[in-house]
Amino acid sequence: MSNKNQTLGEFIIENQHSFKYSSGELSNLLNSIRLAAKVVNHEVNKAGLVDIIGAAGDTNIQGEDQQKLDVYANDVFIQALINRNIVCGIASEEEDDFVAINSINNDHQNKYIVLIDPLDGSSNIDVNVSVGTIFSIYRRVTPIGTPVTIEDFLQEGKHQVAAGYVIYGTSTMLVYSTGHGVNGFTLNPAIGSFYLSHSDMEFPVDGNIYSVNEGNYLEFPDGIKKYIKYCQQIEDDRPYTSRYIGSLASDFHRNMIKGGIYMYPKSTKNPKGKLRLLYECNPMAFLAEQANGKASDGFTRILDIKPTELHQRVPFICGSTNMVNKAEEFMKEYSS
Ligand SMILES: O=P(O)(O)OC[C@H]1O[C@](O)(COP(=O)(O)O)[C@@H](O)[C@@H]1O
Ligand SMILES: [Mg+2]
Ligand SMILES: [Mg+2]
Repeated sequence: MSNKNQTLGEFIIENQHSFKYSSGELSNLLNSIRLAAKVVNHEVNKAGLVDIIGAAGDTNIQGEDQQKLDVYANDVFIQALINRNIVCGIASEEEDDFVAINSINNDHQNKYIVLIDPLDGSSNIDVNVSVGTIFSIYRRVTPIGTPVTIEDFLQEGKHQVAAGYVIYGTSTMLVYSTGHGVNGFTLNPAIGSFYLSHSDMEFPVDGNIYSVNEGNYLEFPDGIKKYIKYCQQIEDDRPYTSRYIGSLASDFHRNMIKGGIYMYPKSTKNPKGKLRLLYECNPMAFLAEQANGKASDGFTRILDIKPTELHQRVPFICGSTNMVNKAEEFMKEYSS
């Protein structure tokens, strides 16, 4: 029976036994993310004040202009993880290469790696629309006692030991899974603690919301175009409602609560899609499956895709199982 007064810290400790490698290290790691989320939340809430908004002046490896909050969130999460002396490596949307982190005794004893999208939905920062942070956690595959390598980061999503996101929206929430269902915690700003507010979150198997940037419609594969037309038809429980925030974590969260499908297909502008497999699609796909939803690139289960590059992009379809199945049907019939 979930306890609404339970804090995230208490929940992490209480549930650490359900984790097969339980030693307290993952709990420690999750607590560093909890702390960093609160620090970033404080800055995000001030987004609008001159010194927080706007571009930082550099571009990241994806060629995107880094926003000041992208850089700030990146620094806060990386420092919080380093301080806990648990991770041996971090990869981030805002770092060209992975960051190798040695343990305090310089003996490479740390076991975990974290991949992170420090600020998701950057285009919404300056316009007061909800943004997020997305994280993915693995155990390293290279031998303990040796430096971390790229191999530790290019693991299939199905090997994640935990994943989650933070939403900085009407309220600030942290939603995560360690492979035993999905739970959501809401920050009580007066007390400064996250409380269990959404236990055992699940995608309704069906829904009536579709989320896609229809501005790219003409560039989409035929299968996606056909599926969007299907969503708009006046028939049965359709037309569905179109909702698109432009922040992956926020669109995912709404669809998980209400039932819906999010799509970022490939297009002529983005021939491999836009979203990054390692720190956007894999963590959201892990959560989706833990919440009885589904995630694919239209053909292949996202969690089965073998990564080849740190910042690789993939087409992404995710949400209520019956809706993703339908979209895949159209992709198989009309696209290759
Ligand atoms: O503006 P577009 O092309 O629709 O893209 C929006 C998508 O891009 C993203 O903003 C990419 O994430 P970042 O902001 O972390 O780069 C997603 O959150 C969002 O779903
Ligand atoms: Mg993102
Ligand atoms: Mg980002």
